[in-house]
Amino acid sequence: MTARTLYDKLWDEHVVHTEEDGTAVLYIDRHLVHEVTSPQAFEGLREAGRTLWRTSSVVATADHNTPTDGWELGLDGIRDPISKEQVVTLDANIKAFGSAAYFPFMSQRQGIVHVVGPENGATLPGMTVVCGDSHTSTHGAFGALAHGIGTSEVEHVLATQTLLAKKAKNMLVRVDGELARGLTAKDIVLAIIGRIGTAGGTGYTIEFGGSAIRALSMEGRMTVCNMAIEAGARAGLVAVDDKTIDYVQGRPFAPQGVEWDLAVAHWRTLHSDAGAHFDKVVELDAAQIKPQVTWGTSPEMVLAIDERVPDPDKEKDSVKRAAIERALTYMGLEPNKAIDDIRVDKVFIGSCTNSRIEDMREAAAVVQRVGGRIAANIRQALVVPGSGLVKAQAEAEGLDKVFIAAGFEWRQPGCSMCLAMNADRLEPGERCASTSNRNFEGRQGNGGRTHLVSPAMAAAAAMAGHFVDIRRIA
Ligand SMILES: CC(C)[C@H](C(=O)O)[C@@H](O)C(=O)O
Ligand code: SF4
Repeated sequence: MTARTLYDKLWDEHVVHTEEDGTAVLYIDRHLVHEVTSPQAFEGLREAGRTLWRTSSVVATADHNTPTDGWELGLDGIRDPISKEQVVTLDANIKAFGSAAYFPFMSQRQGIVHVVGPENGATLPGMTVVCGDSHTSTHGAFGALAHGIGTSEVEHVLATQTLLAKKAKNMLVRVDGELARGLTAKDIVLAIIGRIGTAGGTGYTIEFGGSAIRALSMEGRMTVCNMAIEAGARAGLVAVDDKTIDYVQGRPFAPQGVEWDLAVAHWRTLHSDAGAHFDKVVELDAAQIKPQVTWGTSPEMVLAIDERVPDPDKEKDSVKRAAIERALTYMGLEPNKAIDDIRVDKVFIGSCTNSRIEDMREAAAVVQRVGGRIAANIRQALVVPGSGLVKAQAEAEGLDKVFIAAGFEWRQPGCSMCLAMNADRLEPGERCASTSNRNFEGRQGNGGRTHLVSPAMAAAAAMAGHFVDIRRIA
């Protein structure tokens, strides 16, 4: 048999039918649902008089619109009427159509859908996983074929358990070697995007491999796959190994007993075969990666902490020069400014990229190591765990106390300041060190300025008031 990539295997296992033009009908194992992209899909089902094809595939939660404080007010705490309606509508739809699990607003296991899925074992190796959300790529960390879909596709999957899809090409991003102290998965993925650009992965499914990826925890692998979409690839993948299987074992949705043994035997095959063909291979040396900070309005506008903001006058390509000028103006930055000279107003530690327990630990460790309180120029420093379970675990470890003692706000789970869909946002002109994944204009609030960094770098920026080289602290 010809050698196949992990992506080839996952694809082959789920294709129900392929048309002559290559359009395939793909069977979907897990459908994650949140309140923003599901209302019209359920409405479509209602209008057509349809029910769910397989209720047991649906796992739902509310995350984008939910407030991260004031929970004692209940639904009244959601001030924006459209946000509130989406949360209430999800409740009604899940009640009417059913699901395998629903973690509603304020329930103990509520959280960001991409944190909730894996931690409940709803995301398993070998699955096809979809959600009406571009960061569904996160789940590829488990050796699952996972990608975002649009609202009309959400309806299609709810009704038929299948999706029309065309196979992407195979790309391997291999990161070998050892990271410097204090560096994390976030630095790896930002460095990858800095190298290949936000269109570098367009048309591909990216498998992340190499010793530096192997060395990452499942949390770290999720951080990397989360941002595959920011590199243009709808899906990212990491091969299954012992860490994957250990992480999954014992979670509520994980198989048990004989089924577990059978599943593990299958999961052990979920890696690319030796000699499998990749259409494109990119290699990075982990030892060369430095702490990463984005300076502009696209994730590919990223530099190392010891570099300087670009000077448009040095750019010969007029299109690129214009893009740099525009980004610098929006970001309120002077050309050639040293990255570690950039002062921030707010700090956000959270989002589906970096709100898992390991992220909380890394940030808290930096706060403890530096000691004292957040810098005087920091107007607000938010720590937002990705789920109620992450929050409970962090509190059991006393991390909340570390943050609060230093002047951070310890919030309830949700998407929070990752995007301006709830009360957590930047005011015009405010500058934020953020552990999220997008730094587009207005992403964290109209006129807000986002610098994407790792949790450790964000915590260090909160303590210093400006970006600092985490290697000096770690
Ligand atoms: C609201 C949702 C559709 C969107 C996405 O698809 O990613 C959001 O989660 C984001 O991160 O921009
Ligand atoms: S945390 Fe941010 S990136 Fe993730 S799903 Fe929510 S809004 Fe999208």
